Amino acid sequence: MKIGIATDHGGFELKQQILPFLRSLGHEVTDFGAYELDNQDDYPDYVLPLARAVAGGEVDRGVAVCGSGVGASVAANKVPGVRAALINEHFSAHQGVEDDDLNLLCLGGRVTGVMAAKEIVETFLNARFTGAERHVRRLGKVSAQENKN
Ligand SMILES: O=P(O)(O)OC[C@H]1O[C@@H](O)[C@H](O)[C@@H]1O
Repeated sequence: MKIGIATDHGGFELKQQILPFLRSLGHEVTDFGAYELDNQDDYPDYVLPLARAVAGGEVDRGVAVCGSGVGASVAANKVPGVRAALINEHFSAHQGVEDDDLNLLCLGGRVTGVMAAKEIVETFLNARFTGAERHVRRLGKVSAQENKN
């Protein structure tokens, strides 16, 4: 898959671990920055370009990291077509894709350890939307609101 990854300073160290891990799994990875640690940088500067790339189909899925993962998810969900969520455990990493067609995973670099983060990312990428009627119906209601905005 084509995967985009982005971080601010709060997730920088975790991104440094996750990016080569994604490549080791055979994914084509685009790095949206930050490219160096700057404790004054702002997560929207990296997460929004990633979110636009997910929405535009330039990458299949995104992984965004900030300190908590909250800021990254708040920012990413402002881009129409993005379904982002902060995930810190196994179940939601696959159920979020299977049921809710999650396309951008957010992680907290100050919350989730490297081994857990790798497991969550791999689970997220291996999961597929089921396409079940009830899930399509619910996502249609979400999209309808998005289109009104
Ligand atoms: O390092 P500071 O600026 O205190 O906090 C930055 C973090 O706070 C939240 O907005 C985000 O999680 C971001 O990574």
